Amino acid sequence: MALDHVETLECTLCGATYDPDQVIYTCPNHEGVAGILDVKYDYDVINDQFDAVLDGHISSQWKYQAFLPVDTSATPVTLEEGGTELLDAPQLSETLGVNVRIKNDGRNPTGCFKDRATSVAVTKAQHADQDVVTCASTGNAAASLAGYAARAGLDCRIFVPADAPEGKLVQPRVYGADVLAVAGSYDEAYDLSLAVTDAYGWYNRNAAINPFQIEGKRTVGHELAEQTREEVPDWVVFSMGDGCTIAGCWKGFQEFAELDYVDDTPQMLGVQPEGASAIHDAFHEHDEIDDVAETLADAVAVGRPRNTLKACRALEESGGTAVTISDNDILAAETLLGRTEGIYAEPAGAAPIAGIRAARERGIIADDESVVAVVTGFGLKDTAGAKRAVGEVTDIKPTLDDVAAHYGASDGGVEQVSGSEL
Ligand SMILES: Cc1ncc(COP(=O)(O)O)c(C=O)c1O
Ligand SMILES: N[C@@H](CCOP(=O)(O)O)C(=O)O
Repeated sequence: MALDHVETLECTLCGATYDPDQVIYTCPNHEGVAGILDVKYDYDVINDQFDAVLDGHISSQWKYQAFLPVDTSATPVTLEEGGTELLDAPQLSETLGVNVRIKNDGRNPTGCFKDRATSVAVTKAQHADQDVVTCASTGNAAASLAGYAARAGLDCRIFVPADAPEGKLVQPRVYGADVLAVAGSYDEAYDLSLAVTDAYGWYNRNAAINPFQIEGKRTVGHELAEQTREEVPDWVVFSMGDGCTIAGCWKGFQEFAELDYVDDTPQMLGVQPEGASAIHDAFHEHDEIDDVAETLADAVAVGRPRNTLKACRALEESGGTAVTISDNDILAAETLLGRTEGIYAEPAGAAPIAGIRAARERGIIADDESVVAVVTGFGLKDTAGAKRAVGEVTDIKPTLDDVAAHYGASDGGVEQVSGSEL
């Protein structure tokens, strides 16, 4: 196996190191707290191997294969994830009073950012001759793992809270996975997936313990560095659940800066719902950190995030910060994004837009700064949430009279509410 570019797995708590060419999750030196492992690379080897041109043409995240912790000579399990566009957002920018661009990661193969990590996980599982892959999930990681397991011909068995949005319970089953709907929270499903991993040896994808997950997620940082080389944004904004995603982006962007592929780095802004704000609270050193997780943004309904440390480090090292927003702010952001820019995000994917608004109001993001919001999930994953924002459809009979009556004008009414008036 060509893994010469991966030096070691290092515990983020005690610095102990482990051979990267084995199936290992957290550092065994710690009781009651997860010693999350960090993948350390030999950048001289990577630099020698990486011959791609950073010209903004990115067909998938595997453009950065030299940076990924897999056998660089082998074919990965891929559905062409990553390589998502970075869009200007002129109407949204006008509404928020600051220059915003959107990295639309809801366009990944299963409709979610998770595919970046899953592609790496399933490739690792295949190389380690594992037959069964598992994870706990609020729904997106589940669908993602199920899709890639199908692609690789692996068995997929996943644990999802029973009250997950309907679409998220159906999608993995279409990909052929066993979905076990747990009568409990995501946190409880997560504990169960760990117990199952210990008991049966199934390969666990969960980013909170699988050290290779964050490595796939960091390709969004590589892509953003490549896409913004001429104009690095002042801020990159993510919603946070377990905290792995924002940490991954920071790791990727920062290593491209350290390699001088890009001159500057952005500040990271992490956004959490008021009802599930553990990373925000830890970052701001609140005396008490609540482990409740009550929010309509189910994908970030996490009471006990497992990557708080890495997320807080990303916020701190980048000079960034964290804000909270209400569920109503999230719903307003979902329709604002849709109506101004034609981008349909699930609640957790739209939360960064609400976060930008909050950060503007609190004087964190200034008028003359530039912002990239990463939309992490596609809206059709959770239509029930969005329905609360848009209400019911109008029922009519199939007659022109009903159309005219609806618009209150016999010419069909030309004056309609435009997105910018929202
Ligand atoms: C759509 C979406 N956005 C954001 C997140 C937050 O990512 P993380 O848990 O890595 O902080 C998740 C999943 O966790 C997600 O599914
Ligand atoms: N909310 C996430 C949680 C698990 O994803 P991970 O990538 O952090 O392991 C989900 O989509 O299930």
